[in-house]
Amino acid sequence: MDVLSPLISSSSILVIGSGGIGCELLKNLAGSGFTAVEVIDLDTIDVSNLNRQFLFRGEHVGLPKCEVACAASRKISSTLGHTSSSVPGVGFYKPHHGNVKDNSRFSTSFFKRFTVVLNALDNVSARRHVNRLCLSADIPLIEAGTTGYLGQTTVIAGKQTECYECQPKPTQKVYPICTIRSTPSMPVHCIVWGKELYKLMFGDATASMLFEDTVESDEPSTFMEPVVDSRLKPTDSPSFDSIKSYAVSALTALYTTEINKQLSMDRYKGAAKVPVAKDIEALMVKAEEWWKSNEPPSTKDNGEKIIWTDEQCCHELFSIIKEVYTTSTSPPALFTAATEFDKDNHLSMRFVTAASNLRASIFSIETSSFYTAKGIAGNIIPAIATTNAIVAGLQVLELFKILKHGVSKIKGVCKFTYCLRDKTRKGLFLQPTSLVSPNEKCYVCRNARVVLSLNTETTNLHTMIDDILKKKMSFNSPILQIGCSQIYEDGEEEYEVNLPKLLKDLPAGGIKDGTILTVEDFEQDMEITLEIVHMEFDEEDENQFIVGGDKPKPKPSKPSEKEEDDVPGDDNLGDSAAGAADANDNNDDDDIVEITEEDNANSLRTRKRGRSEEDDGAVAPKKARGGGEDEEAAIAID
Ligand SMILES: Nc1ncnc2c1ncn2[C@@H]1O[C@H](COP(=O)(O)OP(=O)(O)OP(=O)(O)O)[C@@H](O)[C@H]1O
Ligand SMILES: [Zn+2]
Repeated sequence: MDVLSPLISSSSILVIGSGGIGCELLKNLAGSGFTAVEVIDLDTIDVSNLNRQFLFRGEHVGLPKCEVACAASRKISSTLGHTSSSVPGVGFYKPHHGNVKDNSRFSTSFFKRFTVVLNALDNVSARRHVNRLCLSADIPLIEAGTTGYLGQTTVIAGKQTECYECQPKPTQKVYPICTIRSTPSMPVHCIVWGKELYKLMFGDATASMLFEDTVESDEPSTFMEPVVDSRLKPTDSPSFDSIKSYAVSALTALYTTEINKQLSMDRYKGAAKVPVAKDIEALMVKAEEWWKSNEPPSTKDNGEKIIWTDEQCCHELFSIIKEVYTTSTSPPALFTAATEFDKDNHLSMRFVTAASNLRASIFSIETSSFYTAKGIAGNIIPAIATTNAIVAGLQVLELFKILKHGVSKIKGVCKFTYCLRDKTRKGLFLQPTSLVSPNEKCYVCRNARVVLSLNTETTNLHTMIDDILKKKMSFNSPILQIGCSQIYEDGEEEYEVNLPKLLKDLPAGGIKDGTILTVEDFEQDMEITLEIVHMEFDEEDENQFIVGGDKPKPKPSKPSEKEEDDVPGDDNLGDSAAGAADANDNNDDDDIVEITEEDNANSLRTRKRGRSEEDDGAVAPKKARGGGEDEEAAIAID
């Protein structure tokens, strides 16, 4: 520690995220004597954080996490006799309540004030952004993530090691629309449907994948008129009877008429289990009895782990519809994009549990308790405090190595360490492996040219900017140039006229097969070259573009028609591109419905292995990476 003490005093540390890992990390930093520490976090403290984010107490609920975490860290630090920062210009556990992507506050020059950045984040999108800023500021980044019992810690140093985006990220689970809309076979399919129904009933209906344009569609579903067109006006303070009449007709359309229509069309001929429509009126009789006797069924509080009956689901759905139309505050803004499903919003989760269970029961699919449904809907893998503590401890050990040996030695001395659930052959739970060199094909750290394949005749600039450049490639504020002509700059009104245009019709010759584009983002200090390949996709293809990889070979002709009720175990987006990573925040895609992967541990490395639906998203260590398996008996500091 003697060698380290002066190095600790002269170092400035930026911690991003003060949740599960962040609290552990800050406690370690304060206890180790670091004083020049600043913390960014956008969130406020929730009751559910208290079991593991131990710097927070009940009285802190609702306060910004970073402020409370910094105050607690200052207290720990003061027990070691520290009362201020030892590095001029850097705060003494100074909180920054905000989004790390907010460039007006956290630009490259903000990052440059720090010796090392430590990530304690929970999503890929923010991690990518920090990766880019650290590369731009030329500061080492110590990454960490956990998923239940599994965790990983690694160090990223521009030019020496792989960056966070050198390898593609694991794909999200994607479910074909037809599975969700017509042929569910697993609880998750019904839960995804329930989330989409929530949007259709209370949010921006057109954004729901259950939405159909009744004028344009040849054969619209029977529920559009009763569910969407007949939505009540909350401002009219609808009566109990009108709410009931809306609820009965909407639910009847969804659970009776539409199912019977599909049955009459022989849609389920040959299916192992033919769906059986519900009799909503009959189910409502029981619901009404409960209201009249003022004896609600135990669907709340201690009922979270029980499975609701059809009658209870129906009662719940009607109660929620009534609540939505009669309570001005929940949800906040009816019929707008703001009314999004949120697993932590009790009302929307009750809705999804009830709606999905009624549907599951129709298709003879196992029904779920509120608790289980919440887990599936939010794809929650319970956080394990011990794993957070272990990876945060490893992060600080890596930090010590960097301070002791210097940034130039990172690749040689630092490790990528897996925290495992089962012992390795040598009986270890922690498995360190060597850091590997950057992937030469990485467009983020190696500036490699990226091939983008898409249909230039049917895709417009808006889709390219939003779905590809922002969501898929994580640009914050892209500027697009064809040759020397600028055709788009984020936030600049003069380029908005280009947004609805098809790529081929854009100025400067348009974007066509072979066009070379430059994409620049000053906020991330990135500039890449995109090589366009015109490619036609099938309408039902889950993805209408491919980012990265080599130039695609022509598509083989399509095999026999895909079975309608084909259930994919784990579809992927076909993204094998080096340096291309999946956007984990694009769960509003028009064509596909995605369950956002819990992207902590598995976000650091891609594993090519068979996964089943039961997989918890955890990753097993790769046997051979770079120099091969490199199992050590201990995590040494030097
Ligand atoms: N873009 C971002 N900018 C700043 N902070 C972020 C950003 N994205 C995530 N965070 C923060 O990273 C922390 C991650 O911590 P953690 O995984 O424990 O999340 P949590 O939301 O507290 O827990 P859980 O997801 O289990 O409820 C959170 O406090 C979150 O606010
Ligand atoms: Zn890279």
